[in-house]
Amino acid sequence: MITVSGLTKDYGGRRVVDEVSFELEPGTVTGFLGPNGAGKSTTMRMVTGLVPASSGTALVAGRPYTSLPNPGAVMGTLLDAAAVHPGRTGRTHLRLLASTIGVPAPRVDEVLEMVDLTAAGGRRIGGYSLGMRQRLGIAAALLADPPVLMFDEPANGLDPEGIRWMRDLLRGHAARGGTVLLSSHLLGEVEHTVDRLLVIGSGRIVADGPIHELLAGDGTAVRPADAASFEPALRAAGLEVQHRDGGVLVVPGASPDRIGALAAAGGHALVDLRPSEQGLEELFFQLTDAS
Ligand SMILES: Nc1ncnc2c1ncn2[C@@H]1O[C@H](COP(=O)(O)OP(=O)(O)OP(=O)(O)O)[C@@H](O)[C@H]1O
Repeated sequence: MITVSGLTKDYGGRRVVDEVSFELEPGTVTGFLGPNGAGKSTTMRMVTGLVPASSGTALVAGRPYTSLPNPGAVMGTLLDAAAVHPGRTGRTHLRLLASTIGVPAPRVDEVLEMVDLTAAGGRRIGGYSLGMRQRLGIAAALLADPPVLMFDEPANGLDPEGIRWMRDLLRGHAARGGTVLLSSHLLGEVEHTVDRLLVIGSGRIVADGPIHELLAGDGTAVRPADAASFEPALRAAGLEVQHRDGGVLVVPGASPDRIGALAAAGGHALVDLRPSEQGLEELFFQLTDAS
């Protein structure tokens, strides 16, 4: 649904997005991660045509976003929730947008309901909290029920209940065959929401793949009933052992099958045995420090 090829942006001789390429498929939520200033917003703005690319292309449903007959019906965006007229009510703002993109007026009340702003719909946007503005921006993106959603930091200003609501919204959209790209600096939130990760560091893509593959380690995490007797058995087999919280031992470079066989051979009871995973935070720093 979104095909980005060699997208590059130079500002005054400084390259802030460097040959970025990726493809987003229907039915997936992709998380776009990177440190401050890595180029996430600029990339998303180039996809919408808000910022012209220095080189490269971005296609949405096969065409540049701005040349689609009705762009808002193909991709809903949340790029800058502050960019709305503060003197208008939320409902008027959405009605104006709806008429621009050819959406029937009753849909406005539907999306207000979806984002839990029905009661606040008649109030001026100037009096909205940051979280309410985010919800209004999301309502605007959902107006035409577009197959693609592209949200820059959608969790900004949302409380924990709002963050969970957002996760359900995005997962639900993907489950119905939609395509979602979201940027976020909340790693915990991303870890629980996305299927796939796109990590950018200093303008370049440094990782792109299914989240479970990127987080998978090359070893085993095992919780023996009696670590004091199992650890020497592992070491005797020539394996390295690292300690984690909760009595978990991580054995780099050994498969769960091998660890299970060792436990069985020595008569050691195991409480848990699984491939080891690194945390998203660890992966993030590893990738972005290197860039
Ligand atoms: N209009 C502009 N003129 C000059 N430089 C810009 C402009 N917009 C962005 N930049 C620079 O481009 C780089 C990438 O910025 P961008 O906002 O895309 O990063 P980001 O990954 O979205 O960061 P954040 O997480 O802080 O929002 C930054 O160094 C920024 O200062």
